[in-house]
Amino acid sequence: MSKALKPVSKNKKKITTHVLQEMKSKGEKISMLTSYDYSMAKIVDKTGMDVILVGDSASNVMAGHETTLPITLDQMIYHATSVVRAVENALVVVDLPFGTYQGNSKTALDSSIRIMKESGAHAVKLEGGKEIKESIDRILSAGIPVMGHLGLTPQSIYKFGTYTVRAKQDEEANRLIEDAKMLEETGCFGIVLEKIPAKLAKQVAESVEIPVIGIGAGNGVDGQVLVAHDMLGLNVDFSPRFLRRYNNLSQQIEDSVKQYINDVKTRDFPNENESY
Ligand SMILES: Nc1nc(=O)c2c([nH]1)NC[C@@H]1CN(c3ccc(C(=O)N[C@@H](CCC(=O)O)C(=O)O)cc3)CN21
Ligand SMILES: CC(C)C(=O)C(=O)O
Repeated sequence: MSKALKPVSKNKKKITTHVLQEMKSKGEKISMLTSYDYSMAKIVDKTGMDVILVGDSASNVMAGHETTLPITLDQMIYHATSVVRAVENALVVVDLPFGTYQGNSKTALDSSIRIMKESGAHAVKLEGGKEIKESIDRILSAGIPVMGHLGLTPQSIYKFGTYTVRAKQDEEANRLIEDAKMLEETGCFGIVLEKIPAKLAKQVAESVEIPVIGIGAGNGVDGQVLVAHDMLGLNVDFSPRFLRRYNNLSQQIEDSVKQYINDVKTRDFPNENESY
């Protein structure tokens, strides 16, 4: 048996965007992890996780697509609705999927309102900088909290061509810093920075007041986010440098399922106690 970790207080307060802001002010790091379904979200929320992200990585992890582009708004709402049913304390942030916010701020507002109204989530996240400013303005004008996402923005993978580190050159780095400041001034409550040099990410976190959450962005930011299936070892074929694996659940599931097959084949299961 592994040693039990100190339990998180049962009456832990609800995390709001204001709580996250306070955490940054106090220098307390913010923990964020994905969930796409009720059962996982229930476990993750109970741990005391600060933010649960219903990421469009559901397109890869749940549906098996190669990219995040195919997942639809209806599918994101289905995932978000299931997660919200399970969550008591964490702030639930939902990704606006590709094609539901770019280019038309009214579409962006309509998509965000559908997510908030139909799922009961607390905030939306979208990828990009000044090119989507009008959309962000309009979503915020409806009172919907918005989280930005800069650096490696997977919905633009066909523009980038690879999932390699972004903003290594000064020009892209300077643009990223400007975009981060713009997101703050526009009124976003936080920013995700994905796969950029640690030094640049630290500089961004220090130049804005709002929390900056990193994935592959080093230790100088205000919090970290990972995909739950990756860090639990459910997703064995994905092992980027930034990922730390805390378990090997795919192996454990495989072993358990094989044992079940064996018990069926050998007539060991069910036994008398398991029968009526
Ligand atoms: N399961 C999962 N986890 C994620 O973190 C994730 C998704 N899906 N889907 C959406 C985006 C895509 N992300 C990705 C995708 C690929 C790499 C990757 O392959 N990185 C490699 C090498 C890439 C290269 O240099 O060309 C690495 O070692 O970091 C990283 C992040 C992060 N997001
Ligand atoms: C990788 C995280 C930040 C994300 O955006 C997702 O899960 O879709």
